[in-house]
Amino acid sequence: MHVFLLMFSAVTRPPPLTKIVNLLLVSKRLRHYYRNMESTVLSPPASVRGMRELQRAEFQKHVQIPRLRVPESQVQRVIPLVKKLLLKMEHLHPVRAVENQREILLHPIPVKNWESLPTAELEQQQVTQENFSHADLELTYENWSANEILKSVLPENEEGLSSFSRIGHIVHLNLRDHLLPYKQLIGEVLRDKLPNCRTVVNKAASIDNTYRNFQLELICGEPDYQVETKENGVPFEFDFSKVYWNPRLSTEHERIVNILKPNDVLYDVFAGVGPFSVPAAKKRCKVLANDLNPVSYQWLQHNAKRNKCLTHIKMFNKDGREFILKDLREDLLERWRTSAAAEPYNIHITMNLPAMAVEFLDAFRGLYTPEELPEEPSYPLVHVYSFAKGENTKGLVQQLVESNLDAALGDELQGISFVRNVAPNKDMYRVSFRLTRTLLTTPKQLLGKRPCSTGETEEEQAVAATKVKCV
Ligand SMILES: C[S@@+](CC[C@H](N)C(=O)[O-])C[C@H]1O[C@@H](n2cnc3c(N)ncnc32)[C@H](O)[C@@H]1O
Repeated sequence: MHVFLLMFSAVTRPPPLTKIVNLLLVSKRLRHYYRNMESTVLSPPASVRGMRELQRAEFQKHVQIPRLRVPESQVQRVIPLVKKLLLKMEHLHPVRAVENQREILLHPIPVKNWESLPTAELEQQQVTQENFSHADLELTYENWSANEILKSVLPENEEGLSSFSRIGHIVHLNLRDHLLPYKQLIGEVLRDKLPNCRTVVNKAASIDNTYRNFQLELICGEPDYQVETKENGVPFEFDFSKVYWNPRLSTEHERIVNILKPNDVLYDVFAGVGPFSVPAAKKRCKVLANDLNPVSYQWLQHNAKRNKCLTHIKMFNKDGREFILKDLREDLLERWRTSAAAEPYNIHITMNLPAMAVEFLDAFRGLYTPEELPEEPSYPLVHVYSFAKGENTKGLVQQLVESNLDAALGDELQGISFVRNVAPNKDMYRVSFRLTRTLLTTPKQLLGKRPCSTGETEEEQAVAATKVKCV
């Protein structure tokens, strides 16, 4: 370092303060790219704030932009020197041909003047202050991203459009009340700006219908809800207006599919269009998938066919309880009877209907007579999903499962995993537990009775039961 300083002072004069400040600015910018919206210079005109009806022409604006003009032959050597200082905006090429030369547009925040540039290196390439100028540039609606446009239009001091889901060509919004007056504009901006977006819908009401499909309000584009999408690399097709599909569950689907091995068995009680079942069947697990919604069932069949895994999946269109009591029961019994010669495998049961799946758990109680059950069968691992609202949501879901099973979970409890936060104070969990001989052969005696192992009296149980609510 000392040697370097000595050499530096011996051959050059120290740079002026402005140059040092500029160099510091440049080095800061080298570490963090400049964001266009950090300054009003490159943001849309202030007059668009509060716009309700999208008027694209209102976004037109003129700015003074620093630029370098260099001969065509030098461009390739100059660009690397100013690469991090280029003006980057949508649909704008920062290097353009002008009068047999090349004009390089620079970012006006870090580049205030010639001194802001790496002048020594530029001069080595015969680029001098003569080549530098400021000139007018017209910016239009095309030059900003959806995020930049919406940030400049929507109310400044309230929460903006925080997130939305993409399902194939559909954008699915869940707009807060204060954004509803802007819904048309938001829809148009997203359709203009997001690649392959043809339809924008808003969640119209909470999903409290039986089939859990979102109630949609078309706010922009074509009323076409038939989508093609991929989840974890697996293609799916369905009518988004008639079935349940939530891209926010893709990680959870992947987690479950990852623990399955070829030859394992999966009973998917509330299968939807197949995000657990189809990848599992593709993996050559033996799958029984069920859904009550006839449209889901139809798309489930379509997706199994499309993914060429029909040989590994049987599909049913009935109530989950009926499926457990008949199809799951018989299939499992048959597997236990014939499994002696087979390679070891695991059995999983997925129950993803978080608003009420726990209420189906009592179907496992006394599913078999003690005589029916083989000596040492491989017991299924149940993955039941549940919402819980309140303070200790993790504790609540365990209570929910135990009270619906009418049994305390001890060693058979494999884990309680947080899946996602659904609303303030409302979480979704997966409770994984293994079915046991006692559970499978002892019918539930008193519906709603909580496990005695908690040490609660009947009275305490009654109080606790009022607090444990499936929301
Ligand atoms: C939350 S979705 C889950 C779908 C899929 N398993 C997933 O993870 O995306 C719940 C599914 O359960 C189905 N369903 C609702 N009530 C049912 C019942 N009583 N029996 C069987 N399926 C039911 C709905 O049609 C819906 O497809």
